[in-house]
Amino acid sequence: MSTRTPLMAGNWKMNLNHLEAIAHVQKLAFALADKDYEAVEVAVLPPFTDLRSVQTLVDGDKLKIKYGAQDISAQDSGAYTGEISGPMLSKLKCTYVAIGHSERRQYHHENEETCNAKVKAAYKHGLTPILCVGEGLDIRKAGQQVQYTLNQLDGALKDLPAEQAESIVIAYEPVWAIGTGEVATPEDAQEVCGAIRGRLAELYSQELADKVRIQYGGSVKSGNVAAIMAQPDVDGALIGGAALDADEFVKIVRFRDQ
Ligand SMILES: O=C(CO)COP(=O)(O)O
Repeated sequence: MSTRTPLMAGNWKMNLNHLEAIAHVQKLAFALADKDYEAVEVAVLPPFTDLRSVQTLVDGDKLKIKYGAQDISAQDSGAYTGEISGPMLSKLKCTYVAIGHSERRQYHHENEETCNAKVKAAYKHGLTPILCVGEGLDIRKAGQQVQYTLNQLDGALKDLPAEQAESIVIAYEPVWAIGTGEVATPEDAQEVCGAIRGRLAELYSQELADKVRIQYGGSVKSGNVAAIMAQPDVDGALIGGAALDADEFVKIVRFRDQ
């Protein structure tokens, strides 16, 4: 029986302005009870422009919901127009930061090197990375999903010390399942999540690998979350579309009731 606390994180992507963010987090706060937070860690990843509003709400009302950003600059400060740095995010008391989401890789040409630099920047500033990995459809069709995903993992973790790696969160998000309604089968999710844990054991130790939480992401909904969470190496979900509906997100948090 794993001692890992599941992490249910809503990646809002480029949705919800700061006023909508306040209303949404208030709804979650109203619906979620202490027993939910004891069973599951709950987090939201709003757009940068919402973070101050979310922080004010969470701080002011002592909410147990965690929050974080969807990206981070590898640099601390300077002439990097449009970028947001680790010190800025930690000043806003972010807990998490997503790194290497497939949409960042696709539209912003992020690769293993940039992900590695961003993972290190996150730790430097006290943020916990949610490192996103996962294959596209062509790779899946070729049966190369495990090797491809492990290569992404190796690159992003390069030279990362064990004291840092032990708190990382890995999100396995097969690109073909993101926003498509085509969820991976629980067995598909387990195959790659299990392989990720195996690689962490090789790179570090079994003890470290057993501590790391590995999420599945891609068309997770209240109707499919329980079967995915029943897999031994799946420790949570990174939820896109379904996280924009507060009632649906609460149902996902309560996956054990589904
Ligand atoms: O990309 C995702 C979360 O980061 C998944 O998105 P969907 O849940 O909308 O498929």
